[in-house]
Amino acid sequence: MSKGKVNFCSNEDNFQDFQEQGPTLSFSNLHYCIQQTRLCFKIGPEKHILKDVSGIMRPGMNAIMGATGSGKTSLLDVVAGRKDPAGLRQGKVLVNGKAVTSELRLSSAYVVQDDILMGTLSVRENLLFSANLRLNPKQYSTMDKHSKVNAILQDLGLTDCANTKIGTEFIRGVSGGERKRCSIGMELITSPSLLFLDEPTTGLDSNTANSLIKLLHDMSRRGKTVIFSIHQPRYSIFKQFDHLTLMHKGEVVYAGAADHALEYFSDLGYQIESFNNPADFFMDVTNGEAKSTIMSISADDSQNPLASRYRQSSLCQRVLEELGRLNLSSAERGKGQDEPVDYATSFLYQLRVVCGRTVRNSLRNPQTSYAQLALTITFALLVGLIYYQMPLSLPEAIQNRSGAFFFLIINMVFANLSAVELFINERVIFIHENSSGYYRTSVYFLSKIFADLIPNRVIPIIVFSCITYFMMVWQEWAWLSSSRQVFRHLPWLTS
Ligand SMILES: Nc1ncnc2c1ncn2[C@@H]1O[C@H](COP(=O)(O)OP(=O)(O)OP(=O)(O)O)[C@@H](O)[C@H]1O
Repeated sequence: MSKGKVNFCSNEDNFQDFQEQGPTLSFSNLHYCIQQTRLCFKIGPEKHILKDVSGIMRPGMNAIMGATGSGKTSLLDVVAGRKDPAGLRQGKVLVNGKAVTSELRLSSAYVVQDDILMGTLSVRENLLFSANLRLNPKQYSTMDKHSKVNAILQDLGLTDCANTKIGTEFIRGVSGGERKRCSIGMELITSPSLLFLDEPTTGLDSNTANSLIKLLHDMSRRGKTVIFSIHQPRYSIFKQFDHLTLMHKGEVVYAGAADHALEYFSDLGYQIESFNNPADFFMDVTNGEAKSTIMSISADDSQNPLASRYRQSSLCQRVLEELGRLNLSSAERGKGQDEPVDYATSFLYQLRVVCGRTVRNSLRNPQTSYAQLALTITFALLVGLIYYQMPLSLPEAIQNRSGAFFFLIINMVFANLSAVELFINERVIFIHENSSGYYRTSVYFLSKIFADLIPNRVIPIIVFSCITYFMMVWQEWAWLSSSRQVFRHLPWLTS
């Protein structure tokens, strides 16, 4: 381990530097279950995703490692308050000894595994969107927001691609590493002291991953509590961790100082081969591929002997004692009230910013609008030709008009069904931004109606109606006008 590094967690005296700055997150006895449902009916038994998970994460680099499906993301989501609380059967999460409320949730930042960014906007525009919505306009002027965005672009090394679009299926945009850094930048806008990241290095090459972790490490040294899940870190990345939580099948098999983990497992009879990466070795231990000289574990063991050993260890006992103290003091302070979320910006301001983004997105991604307009015109011409110049004599007049109405209504209904797709496509972006406190739910839906549904759905229908009407009944209109009958039908015109 690097020499000058602050030894974390197992030795309480050594993290005093951080303790005074960033928050300490503690969680005890977490049991999280998922119940599969189909058409509102429960299917099968509940699935236990987290079983009796406890720990303390202090300012610094807190890594959560484990094989795929071991529960890393679930743990991160539960402690960040992003998981459905209905699934939490038992347990408590505290930040600085206080219950996690909506306010605490919004003052922290969460970077999800899949980068959720608006592809038609540039890196700078995405960051500015976050700044506009998450910084209080009374405290930050437009100039301040621009300077903050510039500072983040600088810090994250994004200055060169600041004006490059993120990219969509149609537009080639920034690289994977730049996308990831932009996602992190979106969250750094509020200068959060508690940062959660779900697998920030996934999909990045080892050098980019290393520089990203270095960046997080630097931030943690400025007093932030960085908590992240990670897969197979290389050694240069692993040695930047302060605290390590190792998960296996939803249980903790080790939680403590990262540089103490090798010693812990060697006490359990596991020996690391020379030149092996400790992170790979821990994976081998949890998967049952590394053999212990004193414990017998097989990969398909239904019990989790490593988790049981951890629970009996002095390391775990110390954590539980400290959690007991924290829980006691939080009980004395009373239950944290989950008050309604206080947004940084007003309803109208949010509506303006979100509508602006929606319009910009539609203008920069006009392919679907063009395709829809072309389809509308073609279908209108076809219907117009079928019912061209409908007769005025009975009974054909009524029969033809009924048929035409059928086609018109069917077209309007089916053309608008695609509006549902709008919400499906942007579902993840909406969930992420809404739960991160960017804007109110009503703002998103109203912005969609004003800036997307009205121009993209209503205008094609008006075009369709005009074409079909004049093709179907133009002669009727001409007859009414020529015989001046129209004035008799509309007496207010002549009055
Ligand atoms: N909503 C859900 N419905 C059903 N099962 C779920 C759900 N969420 C998580 N799980 C299950 O819980 C377990 C843990 O999932 P989780 O995503 O936390 O694992 P992970 O360690 O983050 O995996 P990965 O590294 O592959 O992302 C998995 O077996 C997963 O299938």
